[in-house]
Amino acid sequence: MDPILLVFSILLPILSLAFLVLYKKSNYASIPNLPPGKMGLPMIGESIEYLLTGRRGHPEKFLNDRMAKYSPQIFKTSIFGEPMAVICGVAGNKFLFSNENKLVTAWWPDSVNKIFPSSTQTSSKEESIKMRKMLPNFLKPEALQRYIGMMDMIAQRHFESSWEGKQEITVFPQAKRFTFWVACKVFLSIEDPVHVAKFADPFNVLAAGILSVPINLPGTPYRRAIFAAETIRKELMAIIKQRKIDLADKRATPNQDVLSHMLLATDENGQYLNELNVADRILGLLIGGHDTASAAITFVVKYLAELPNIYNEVYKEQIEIAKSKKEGELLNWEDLQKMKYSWNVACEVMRLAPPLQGAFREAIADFTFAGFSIPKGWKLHWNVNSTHINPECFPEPEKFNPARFEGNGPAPYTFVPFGGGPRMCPGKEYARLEILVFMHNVIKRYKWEKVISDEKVIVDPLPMPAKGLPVRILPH
Ligand code: HEM
Repeated sequence: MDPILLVFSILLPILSLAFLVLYKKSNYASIPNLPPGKMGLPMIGESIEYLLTGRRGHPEKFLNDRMAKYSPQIFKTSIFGEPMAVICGVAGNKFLFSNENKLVTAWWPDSVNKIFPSSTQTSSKEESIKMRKMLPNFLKPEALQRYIGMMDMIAQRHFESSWEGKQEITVFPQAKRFTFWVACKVFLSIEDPVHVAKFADPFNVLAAGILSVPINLPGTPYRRAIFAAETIRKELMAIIKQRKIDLADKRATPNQDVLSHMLLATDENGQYLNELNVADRILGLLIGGHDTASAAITFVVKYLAELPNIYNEVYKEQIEIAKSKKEGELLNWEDLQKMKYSWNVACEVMRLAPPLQGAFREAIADFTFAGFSIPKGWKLHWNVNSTHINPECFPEPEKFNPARFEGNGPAPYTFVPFGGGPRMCPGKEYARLEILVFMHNVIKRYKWEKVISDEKVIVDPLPMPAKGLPVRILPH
C-alpha cells in the first residue's frame, strides 16, 4: 500500500475517535451531579488501567480502588471510548437487572456490534428481538434434557481420544475442544472430530478479535475476526439450507438438535424465523458458550488439584452415580439432579474465578442512582467482583467454601456469574449440564496434580492460567 495512504488510513480512525470523545466530553462536562470518578485521558480514558489490572490477574483491583476512593455504589470512568458509570453492589445489580428496557438496554463495545450486526441492522430488528425472546425456549431445562446422553457420549470420546495414555495434558485447550465438540453436536448435529476441528479454527480467530481495538486494517485481530465471522456465517447458512431440505424429506428430525428446533419454531403469528437470524443466533450461542464454559471447567480442575478434601467429596458423589449405571448406560437428567455437591463446587469456582467479569448496558433515559445523575446515552457496567468478593455478601470471601450454596444459597443479586433479570445468560442451564458431565467423566477416571505449582492467572478478558494449566494425570 502507498505509505501516505497507509499513514492516513491509520490516523483517520484515531483522529475521528479523538474528535468524537472530545465532543462527547465537552457535552457531558456541563451536566450537574454526575457520579464521582475520573474520565482519564482523552480517547483512551481509563481503558489501559482496566485492561492491565486484568492482565496482571487482579481485575477486582480496578473496581475496589475506585469503590474505596469514590463511592461503594457507583463511580464514573471512561472505557472503550465511552463515558461509563460502574454500578456496584447488591443494590446496583438489582437496579440494573430490574430496569432492562425501562431505563437501560444491552450494549456491547463497537467491536462486538460490527462483528454481530444482525441485532442492530438486519432487515429485521424486530425479528432479532423476537428471537431473543424465543431463545430461552431452545435452552430451557425441558428442552436440554434430551441432550444429556449426547454430552456424556462426547465426553467419553473426548477422554478416549485426548487424555487416555497421556501422562501430562494442558487443561484449557482440552476443555475448549470438549465444549466445542458438545456445542457442534447439540446445536448442529456435527460430530465428526475432523469437521469439528476444522470448524473450530475460525472460532478461535473470532474469539481473539472480538474485544480487540476496533481498527479494521489488514492484519489486525479485529479485521481477522470480521472475516472469521463471515466464514462461519456462510458455513452456517449452507448447513441451514441443507437442513431445511432434510427436514422436508424427513431425513432430519425436529428434535435432533437446537437448529432443527429453531427452524421449526413459529412466533405468535405462526411465522418461521428468518434464516440469517437463525445463523447469527447459532453463531452467538457457539461464541457465548465456547470460552466461558471452558474457563469454568479449567478452574474446576485447578481448584480440585489444589484442594484434596474437596476433590474427595466430589469423587464420592460422582462414583456413587457411576456405580448406579449399567455397563454402557449414559448419564441422564436424574443423574445430574444428584450432582448437588459437585454443582456447589462449580458455583464456588465461578464465584472466585468468574468466566465473565460482568456486562454492559446503555441508559435509554436520564435517571438517578444512589443520588447521582446518569444521562441518557451513557454506558453502564455491572461487575461480578463488587459482590462476589465482598465480605458483606460472602463472609471470608477468599475462602473456598461450597457450603455457601447449600439450602437457599447466597442472597439474591450477590452471586451473579450469569447476570440476572431478563438478560440473564440464556446458556446457564446448558453450561451447568456440560460442566457436570465433564466433572463426572474426569473425576471417575483420574486424579491430577498441577505441573506449575504457582502458575499465574491472567484475565484477558476471560480468566486463564497463564500456561493453560498443565497437569500430570494419574488414572485410578
Ligand atoms: C459458565 C459459563 C457461562 C457464563 C459464566 C456465562 C455468563 C454470561 C453473562 C454474564 C452474560 C451477560 C449477561 C448480561 O448481559 O447481563 C451472558 C450472556 C450470554 N450468554 Fe452466557 N455464560 C456462560 C455460558 C454460556 C453458554 C454455554 C451459552 C450458549 C449455549 C451462552 C450464551 C450466551 C448468550 C447468547 C448471551 C447473550 C444474551 C443476550 O445478549 O441477551 N452462555 N453469559
